Formats: sequence, structure tokens, C-alpha cells
Amino acid sequence: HGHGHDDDSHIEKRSQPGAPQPNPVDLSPLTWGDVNIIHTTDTHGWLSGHTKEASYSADFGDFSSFLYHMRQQAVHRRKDLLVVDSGDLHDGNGLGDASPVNGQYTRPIYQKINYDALAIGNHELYVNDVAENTYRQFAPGWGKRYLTSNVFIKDSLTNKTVPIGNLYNKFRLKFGTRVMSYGFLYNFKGAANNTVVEPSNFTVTLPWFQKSLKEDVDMYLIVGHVPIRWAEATAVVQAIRAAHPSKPIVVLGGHLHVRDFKVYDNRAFGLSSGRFMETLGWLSVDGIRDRACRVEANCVGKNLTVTRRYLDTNVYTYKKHSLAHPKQKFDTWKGRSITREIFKLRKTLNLSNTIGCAPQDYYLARYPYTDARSLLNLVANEVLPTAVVNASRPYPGVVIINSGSQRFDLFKGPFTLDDTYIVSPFHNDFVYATVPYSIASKMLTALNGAPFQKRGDDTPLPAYASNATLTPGYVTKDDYGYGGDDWAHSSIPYVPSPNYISSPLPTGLKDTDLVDVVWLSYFTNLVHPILKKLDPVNSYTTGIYRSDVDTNSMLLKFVKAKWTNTSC
Ligand SMILES: Nc1ccn([C@@H]2O[C@H](COP(=O)(O)O)[C@@H](O)[C@H]2O)c(=O)n1
Ligand SMILES: [Zn+2]
Ligand SMILES: [Zn+2]
Repeated sequence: HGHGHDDDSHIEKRSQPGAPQPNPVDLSPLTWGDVNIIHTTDTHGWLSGHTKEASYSADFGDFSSFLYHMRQQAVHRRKDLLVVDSGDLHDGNGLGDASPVNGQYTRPIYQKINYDALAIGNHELYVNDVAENTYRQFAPGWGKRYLTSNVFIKDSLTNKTVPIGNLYNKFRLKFGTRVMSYGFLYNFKGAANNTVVEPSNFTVTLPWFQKSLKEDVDMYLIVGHVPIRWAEATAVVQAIRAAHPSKPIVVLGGHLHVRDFKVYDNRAFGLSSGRFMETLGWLSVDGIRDRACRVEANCVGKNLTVTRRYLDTNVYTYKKHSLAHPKQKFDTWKGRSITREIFKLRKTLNLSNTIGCAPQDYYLARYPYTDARSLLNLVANEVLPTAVVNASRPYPGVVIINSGSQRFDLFKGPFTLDDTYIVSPFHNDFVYATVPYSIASKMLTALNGAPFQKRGDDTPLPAYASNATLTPGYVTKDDYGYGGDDWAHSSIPYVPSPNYISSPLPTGLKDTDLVDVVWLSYFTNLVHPILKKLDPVNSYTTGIYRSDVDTNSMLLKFVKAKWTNTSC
């Protein structure tokens, strides 16, 4: 990603020579329609922007300034503009995860962005307290704009099960477009026990949903923490289509962390806008308030004019697209104050404190996991043996983790407290059972053959550009083909990896020798049936392997032990 190594002062240094800057390019102007949408998803607390990657270095203050200018433009053009987020605000960055209560500092900053519609993500629902805080401290601030059509919580005060936000919201935009909006979460099975996720194909049959379809509106907006190609999304599109043969439908999805765009039919479209504040999605729709379409039957099969664009989140991009004149001042007072607040919080949380020096780059998905440049290779062969395997146990240990617990690349140079959350944010506990080697040695293969918890289609999108003059980045192919990426990039390779990886198996053991098989409590439900299948006769007791380390702190422990040279 052409990263340089910067610290918190990037905010001030950004405009100075020598600071990492994206190579200036000519970005083509955005196309505006009757209705235009700016979309974020899976931001996972990355409000500081990417301090080590210039392409994605804008922070939430810059985002706020950008939105101010875009809204000005919309008024000037007499076009409607909507700003939408598809959830997953927690887990993945120190700003959200290093605070005493997860999200306590990030939630108020999200609240400063004037989103028109938001949906809840699965990362708001793993932990009871996070779900409760989302319900009590986040949802109310948005009024009807926080949409949870199929996600409920058991209110701890009333014992009643209620929607965390609003089931739906009908509203009118500045220039008259009437919108019916819903918020859907995919069929998430791991939600905390104080919450309920309803399958979307059931929700759409309910009386409240069917009744909402009778309202007179110009378009449907489905904000979803749902991959746009999954059945959970198409079920909602189809339910609306069944009642409205030609009404415009827009799905703003997420969860897979990819840039994508889907055409459901001539008048229904879906956009997905990446992850970690690397991407702002742009969608323009023209022809929404076509008078001829008041009788819906007249417009079945009539094309809407739709464009999509994936913007890289740097200040250059923001200025280029939002300012009416290049010399106009970009930073707004509000934007600056958000930037300052983020800067202060990062200081309070010590996020830029260097713990050690990474000797090289380690990539999550650029190389096969057997490659020395693979992060999963580092974790399996160095982090787990150093920071997790417990030498004081009477038996040798083999540690298995889900590769999905590792979330981002680890770059050469200063490794900070922030990086421990960026790379490995979860506090998953290590649990174990002592089993014969013959069983221990089969666990990893068995797990990789078991049904996986997510991600579905991991096939990489094909790359088309390999050009040394371009900076590496996203090269997206979607239902409109190539060309959606705002910046032309040379593509970064994507190599799928196994769902589970493990530390090396202990060597020189007989089949009957005992071994500690260690895994994460996060996927215990998959391990027990495997143990039962491998050894139907015996049952094994399981317990916490070590109480002093989890998947987040293992990295801290490893770096403190092995990357001690701090002058980098
Ligand atoms: N305690 C947890 C929770 C989640 N994961 C991993 O994250 C994936 C979901 O993340 P999205 O941003 O895509 O929603 C999940 O499939 C797990 O791989 C985890 O490891 N531990
Ligand atoms: Zn996510
Ligand atoms: Zn998700």
C-alpha cells in the first residue's frame, strides 16, 4: 500500500514535504444523480485513518469536512445526498478497543458524523455489554435513523425483547425524494445471549414489514450488514419487488470487507464499500422520481441510470471531489475539532507507544501462509510457540487458532500498542484438552474440513492491472466490470488461506503420548464434536490453558520478547 512510517503527528505533518502522500493523479469527477449516496461500512474503529498508509490516511475529522463540502455541493446542484453506514464499528483499532469500555471513545465520534441511516453489525453483538451499550448509548442518539429491522435485545430493565434501533424509517430528502429505509443484519449465529437476530426471509413476511410496503415512497433503501450477494439481501429485495414491480431499490451492504456492486434488476442495485475506512462508496441514481413511473407497471424493465465509485480515503481524494474550487479551504471548524479529539484520545490511550520493531512487512492475505512474508506464518510458527505454548506444563502443546482472528497486515518498523488491536483485536481465550498424540495430530485437518463460520465465497477478484507507475491498491471487478475504483492502482495479490492454523506439532512422539491440544473458546462448539468423532470412547475434560494471555495480548507478549530493539 505504499506505506511510510508515520505517527500521530501525521495530522500536522500531512501537508509538509516528506510526509507520505498519495501520488497526485487525475481523478475523474463524480457523476451526480437525483439521489446520491456516500457509504461507509466495517469501519471497525479506524477513525484515525491509516497512520502507516498514505492512500487511506484521512481521519474522521477529514471525513466530516468532506461531508460538509459534499452537502454544500448537493444543495448547489439541487440533488439529494444521503450518508449511510452499514455497521461493524467495534473490534479492529486501538481507538475503539484500548479504552476501558470497548467503544466508549469511538461511539461519541461516530455520533458527530451526520449519517442519515445506519445499520448494526455483528461486531456490535458479540459481547453482551457492547450490545447493551449500543442499545442504551448509541442507538438513541440517532433517533429513527438507527435501523435494526431484524435485531433485538432483551432490555435488562423491563425484560422485554425490543428492536435495538428502529424497525424502519420513512423520511423525505431535501429535494423531495421520499425514502423507505430498513436495516438488516445477515443471519448471524454468534450473537450475545441478550440479543436475537431474526432471519431476514422471515422478517419480510411479518405484518409490520408488509404494512410498511403500502406507504407511498419514491425509493427503498436497505442498509444492511449483509453481503450484497447473499440470500439474506436478495430475500429483502425480492420481498419489495413482489409488492413493487418497478420501485427503485438500493442495498448498501457490508460484512465481507470488499468493494462490490451488484445489479439485481434494471431498478435494484447493491453497493458494498470495503473495510477499515479505506473506502468511501459513492452511488448516484438518476430517474428515481420519474413521473411516468407513478403507475409502476409502466416502468417495469425501464433502466435507471446508476453510477458507482470506490474512493480511497485520503485528503487529496476528499478535496478533489468535494471542493468547488481547488483553493477553497477544506478543513471545517468541526472537522478540525474532531481531528484534535482523535489526536488527544490516541495520546491518552498511548496508541503510538512503540513496543518493539518489526523486522519486515507481514501480510495477512498477499502471500500463501507458508511464505515467510505471511502474517499467519509468523503467528503460527513464532507468536503461538513463544507467547502461548506453556513450557511449564507436563505435556507438549499444539495451539490452533482461526485465521479470521488475525485482521490486518503488520508493517516493518515501529510496532505500537495500536498495532496489537489492528492485527489481533479479539480477547479470545485459549482452552485445552490433554489427548493422545494420534488425536492431537488430526485436529487441524479436521477443523479445516468442518463447516466454516463465515466468509462464504473467498475466491479472489481477478486483477487486471500490473503497472509499476501505479501505487498498489484495490482493483475491483463488479457487475459493471472494472472502472469503479476512483484511483487507478496496480493490484495487490490476494491468496486465500486455511480457516485454521496451528503452531508446529511436537515432534518425536508416539501415538499414545499425551499432548495439550489448545484452541480458542471462540470455536469450542466446533472442537467438541471433532474430539468426539476422533475418539468416540473417551471424553476429555477441557479448561482454560492459560489465564494470562488472549489473542490480543499474545502479540504484545511476543513483541516484548522477540522484537526488543526499539530504535527503528
Ligand atoms: N471473538 C471473535 C469475533 C470474531 N472473530 C472473527 O471475525 C470474523 C467476523 O468479522 P467481520 O468483520 O467480517 O464481521 C469472524 O468470522 C471471525 O473470523 C474472531 O476471530 N473472534
Ligand atoms: Zn467487519
Ligand atoms: Zn461483519
